[in-house]
Amino acid sequence: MNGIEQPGFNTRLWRRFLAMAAPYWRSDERWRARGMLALLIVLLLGQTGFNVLFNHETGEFTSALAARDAERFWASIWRCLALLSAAVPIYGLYYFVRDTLGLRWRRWLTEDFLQRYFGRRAYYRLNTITGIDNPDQRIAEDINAFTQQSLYFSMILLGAVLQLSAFAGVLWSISRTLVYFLLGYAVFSTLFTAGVFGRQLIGLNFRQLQREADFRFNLVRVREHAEPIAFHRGEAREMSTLQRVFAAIYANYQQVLRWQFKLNLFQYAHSFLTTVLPSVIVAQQVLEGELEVGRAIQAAGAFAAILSALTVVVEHFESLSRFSAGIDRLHGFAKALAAPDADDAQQIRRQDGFTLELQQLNLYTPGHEHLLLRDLSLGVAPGAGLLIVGASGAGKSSLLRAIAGLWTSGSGLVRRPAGHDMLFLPQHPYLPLGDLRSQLLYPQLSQDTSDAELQQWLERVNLGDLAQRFGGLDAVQDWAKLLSVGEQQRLAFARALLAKPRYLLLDEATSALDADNEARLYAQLQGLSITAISVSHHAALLQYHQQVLELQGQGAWQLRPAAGYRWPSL
Ligand SMILES: Nc1ncnc2c1ncn2[C@@H]1O[C@H](COP(=O)(O)OP(=O)(O)OP(=O)(O)O)[C@@H](O)[C@H]1O
Repeated sequence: MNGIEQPGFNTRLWRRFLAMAAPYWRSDERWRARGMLALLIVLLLGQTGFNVLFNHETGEFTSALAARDAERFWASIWRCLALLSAAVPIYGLYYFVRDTLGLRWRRWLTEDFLQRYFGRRAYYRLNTITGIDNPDQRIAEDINAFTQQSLYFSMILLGAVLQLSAFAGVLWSISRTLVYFLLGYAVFSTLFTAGVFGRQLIGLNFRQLQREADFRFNLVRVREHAEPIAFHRGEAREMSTLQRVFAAIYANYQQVLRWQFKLNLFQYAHSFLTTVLPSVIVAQQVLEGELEVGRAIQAAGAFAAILSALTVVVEHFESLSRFSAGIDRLHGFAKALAAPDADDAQQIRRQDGFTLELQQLNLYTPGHEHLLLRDLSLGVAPGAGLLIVGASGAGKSSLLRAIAGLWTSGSGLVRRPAGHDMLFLPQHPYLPLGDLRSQLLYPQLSQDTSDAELQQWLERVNLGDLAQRFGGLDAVQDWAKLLSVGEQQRLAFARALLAKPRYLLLDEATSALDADNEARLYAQLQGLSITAISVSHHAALLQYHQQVLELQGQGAWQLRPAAGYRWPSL
């Protein structure tokens, strides 16, 4: 359950709902939102008013028929038609306003969540550290369901209250016995439903959402890693994983169905009584001539309206339980996004500076489980490139993560050039969706670089024919699938050259290249006065750096001049 308590219907759920819902109604859009809500309430009042009038007319023309009074009958039918023509636009407009407001709320909340997701690099933290499941589903679907259903249920509840007040008077004037009976019946059925079905269905729906998301996540992984899976002939293994995940969906949904079945039995028995009971209770009065038949019909209509208002929770219980499960998921996500920063005493400090400098750096893995580097101090002056070497798992990439500010567990100081003066090139380049131009300019959204210049940068990394091969700089392709790993590394390198940072951190960024291409790229760095800080297993790169940092495991390290350095036999 990812540390989230078993959900249920209670005040905690109500508080969570308010915490998720309130910010929109206090936001910049509040006046428009409140205005639309007010309009929605007015339309709902209109609907209820029309319901009462229709109910009255139904009683009226039934009584006219019973009395064989043609004039009274037709007068009532004309009134019905007039009512209808006024009511139709109100009903139509009600749904339009409700759903438009829902859409605007979704836009606002999605924007709000995206801000928090990208702010303080939460998307990275959640992915690598806390491991909250499927944030994508929470942003794409849970927010949508939350905004729509919040309005849907609020309006249903409000409608129930209005309906109750509107019809209570009608019924009271016809039969008090019916009113007393109704109240007892509604209280009993609501308590019974919440008590018996509540906990079960909310918990089951919570798990259902989670399992559906896991299933989709596993399918996406297969798509993303199709090639390695195909090389491994891993179909049977993948299929069995997916079957296992789907079996969990199936088993959980079976339980949902069992509980829904029991709930439905209760709901049908409950609503069936609605059709019979009012007639039974007022029958005697009609038979004795105290009450017109039409009034009895009107009483039955009012009875049904009040009962559905009073038992609104019973009627919508299934969808309410799904809604509650969604609130819990969204709340858990919001909480993870807002996770407080770790204690400063256990954090590496960061300062902006002209050169790169590390002072007494102690670096741990994110949860402080392992010490990776102990008391590391060094400086990298412009032009004095640093090569980081060491056995696999010694902490080379982790050191780059600490310099980039992604990992902060530990102590000491990282002083580094700010912003675009320092860039990072990973081993597996990120090639975003888009055209070739945007691969070169990423992460800039737009930049005034001419096509001719972009072409020159491609030539510098030996990709001169790339644009022509794939339809020009504007060609939109799935570049990560189309290009070889070495081509991807060169394309990412061209991007870094174009950005001309003063320092470039390369984490095995040329690992897939032949010696000639690698040498060609590193020579470009020197030509542009870009200082390289590289992690590599290639001894040939020594000549492009002035110093070597050797990580020896268990936090130990040594700093040596590159000239005369003997490559360790790892
Ligand atoms: N998110 C994480 N949480 C906990 N430990 C991690 C995490 N990421 C990496 N580690 C551990 O930190 C250690 C150092 O990893 P790192 O990737 O820095 O090694 P490396 O020297 O770059 O290895 P290689 O040469 O194989 O790329 C490894 O033991 C790894 O298992």
